[in-house]
Amino acid sequence: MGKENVYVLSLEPGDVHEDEAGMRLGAAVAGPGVMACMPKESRVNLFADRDGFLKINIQALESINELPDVILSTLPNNTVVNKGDLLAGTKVIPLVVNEMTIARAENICRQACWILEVAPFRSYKAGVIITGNEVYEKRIRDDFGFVIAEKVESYGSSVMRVEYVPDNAGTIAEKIKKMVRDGAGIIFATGGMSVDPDDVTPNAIRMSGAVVEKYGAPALPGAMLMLAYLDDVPVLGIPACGMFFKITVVDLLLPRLLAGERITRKEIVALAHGGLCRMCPQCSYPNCTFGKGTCF
Ligand SMILES: Nc1nc2c(c(=O)[nH]1)N[C@H]1C(S)=C(S)[C@@H](COP(=O)(O)OP(=O)(O)OC[C@H]3O[C@@H](n4cnc5c(N)ncnc54)[C@H](O)[C@@H]3O)O[C@H]1N2
Ligand code: MOO
Repeated sequence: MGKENVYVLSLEPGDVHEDEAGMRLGAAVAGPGVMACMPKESRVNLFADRDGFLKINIQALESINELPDVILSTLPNNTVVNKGDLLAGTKVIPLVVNEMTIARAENICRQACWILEVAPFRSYKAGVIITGNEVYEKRIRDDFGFVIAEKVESYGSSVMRVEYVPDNAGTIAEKIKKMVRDGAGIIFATGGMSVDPDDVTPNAIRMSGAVVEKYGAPALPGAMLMLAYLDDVPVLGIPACGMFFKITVVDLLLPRLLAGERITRKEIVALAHGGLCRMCPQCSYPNCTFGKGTCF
């Protein structure tokens, strides 16, 4: 209603209608765990076909968007998603596009293997080492263990064992080694990450033989975090803020680790852009800017 004219489209050779173009783009960009819907005015939405962790090939995404007449717009890389979540939308700008443009987009996708993937979480057995004389001697109750367990379990992994250890680097190091021998796929050592003489956890992690990827993460809260690897097993030193704050750097790294990604020093450095939590009175994470600036 309100329109005065009806137009009839006649396609020239080499033209692709917007809906067909949208469908071809949707099919091309969808990787494992991603499904494309039918086009509406050329827009094809892409949804998660399983729970998991959204990976975007950002270079290929940009190459697609460099092409004339097509766009592909996504959620940020590394977003935790549930089956059925909207991940991305693609469409063409004019009513018809050149076949060559769509073929080039398809070629970019073929070379990249995929633009969007929902990586499934793996099922790890986590070892948790709660450090601190005050907890070990039961002068205060442990409030850290269940925080870690809750986060780990929310991604489908489980806590294999919780050990309470005094502030002794040698003892903590031995517990780390023993947990790896016993099959832990990821280890958390909590507390003792700061600057007091009894903050021995970073040293303990080194003493275990784990190779430190980074001590000090450019994310707040979470600056005193350490990530190390003992063989292939990630060992995280988690500062006390990991217990006091609902969301910290742990929430940025944990889903990636539990999806089986090896996180490098460079990727931790890249957390800096967007790594500042706004500390909103009502936390809306992950629907906020925390952790959204990184390009990895
Ligand atoms: N002079 C400085 N002080 C602090 C710095 C700094 O750079 N210079 N950094 C601050 C930041 S940032 C953080 S985060 C915390 C890191 O603290 P730690 O990881 O060393 O934590 P602790 O000293 O071991 O404990 C702090 C506090 O929390 C209680 N705690 C620890 N573990 C448990 C547990 N399992 N259950 C219950 N309560 C626990 C502990 O008793 C202490 O009261 O350092 C800042 N300080
Ligand atoms: O490691 Mo503290 O992280 O910045 O609150």
